[in-house]
Amino acid sequence: MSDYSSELHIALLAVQRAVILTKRVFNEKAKGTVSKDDKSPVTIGDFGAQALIIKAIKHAFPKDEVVGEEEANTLRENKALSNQIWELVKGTKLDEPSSDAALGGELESEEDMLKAIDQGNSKGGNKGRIWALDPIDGTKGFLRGGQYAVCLALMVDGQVKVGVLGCPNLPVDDKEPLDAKSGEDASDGPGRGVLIGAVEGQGATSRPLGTGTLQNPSAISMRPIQDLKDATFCESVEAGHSSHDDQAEIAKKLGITKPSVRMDSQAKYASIARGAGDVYLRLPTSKTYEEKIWDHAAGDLIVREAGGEVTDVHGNRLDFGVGRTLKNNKGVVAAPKASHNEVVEAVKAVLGSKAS
Ligand SMILES: Nc1ncnc2c1ncn2[C@@H]1O[C@H](COP(=O)(O)O)[C@@H](OP(=O)(O)O)[C@H]1O
Ligand SMILES: [Mg+2]
Repeated sequence: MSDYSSELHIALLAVQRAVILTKRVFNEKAKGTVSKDDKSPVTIGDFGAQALIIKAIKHAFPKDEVVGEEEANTLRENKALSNQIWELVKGTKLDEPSSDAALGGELESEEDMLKAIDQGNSKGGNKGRIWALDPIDGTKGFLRGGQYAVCLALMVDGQVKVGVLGCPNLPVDDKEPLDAKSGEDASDGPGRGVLIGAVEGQGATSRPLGTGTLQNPSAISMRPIQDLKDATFCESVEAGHSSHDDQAEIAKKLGITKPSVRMDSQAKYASIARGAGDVYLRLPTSKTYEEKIWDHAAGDLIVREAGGEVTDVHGNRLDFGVGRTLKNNKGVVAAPKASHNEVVEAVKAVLGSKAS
């Protein structure tokens, strides 16, 4: 039986390398939005980070498939854009040569970069080894200088076995509690950048996000919470991704008085897993939207390995084995194990028939 140590190692390094690129994109103000769709913007960093991570996975585990958020069609139709991304990608490497070599080194050409992006086209499913990749989760947060995450998870036969979240704008300090400002502009703040990882059955860890050899990990766990009325709740910044009104009603039902913490991306999962917050709610805003597996796979395992439970709004575990989306689930409820049931009951009472 695999202990997934080499998968975790490669995933941590690949995410670290991709963050070098996303930070460059941000700092060089090359973050221009690519897609016309204002609701789900895509930046040049999304494409570049996806290429770098898929290159690393295919080098280390050639037979594995990848479900990646992006595809290269737009770039094949827009040579100038493709070239702009290649100029950023080609110089991006870890500053420690043996770590970079473990990821297969640099992509060799612009065409290789496009091919790597397109290798994220797996249909998903419940057979074999499939990685779920979100190169920049929380693109809107990224563009604002707020929270975003580079997210990578390995699923085997539909079960998440390894999860990694690179959160460049979260504090290094696991115990720095969230407050109303945690989701706001935090780019280039001192003491920021954390890399969270988990392997099924082996717990979750955090370490400072570096640029070369991996730094030493510390075990993380959710905060023991005696009474839910003292809980800190996290939710999306975007009301279109999760209903703020329903969330406020649920918080009230549980006696919570603290305002919710709004932040983009799976930084919410990372934050509750290390005890900086307690509960993450994602409440459906439409009957038709299907959550994407790359928005949840890593966070789901990390929270469960840190002593939490993660389900949908009906209390069912998230089913990652049914394709590129979580079509069997609605919304997300993540909370410490001992309180999870109480939160789900409050969610059910408030959503009632709205969640079916
Ligand atoms: N109507 C909707 N409901 C829920 N999630 C949505 C949504 N439209 C887009 N999203 C997803 O929400 C993600 C961001 O989550 P959050 O709100 O927690 O920051 C987006 O990821 P990207 O930023 O990678 O596109 C996108 O996949
Ligand atoms: Mg995403």
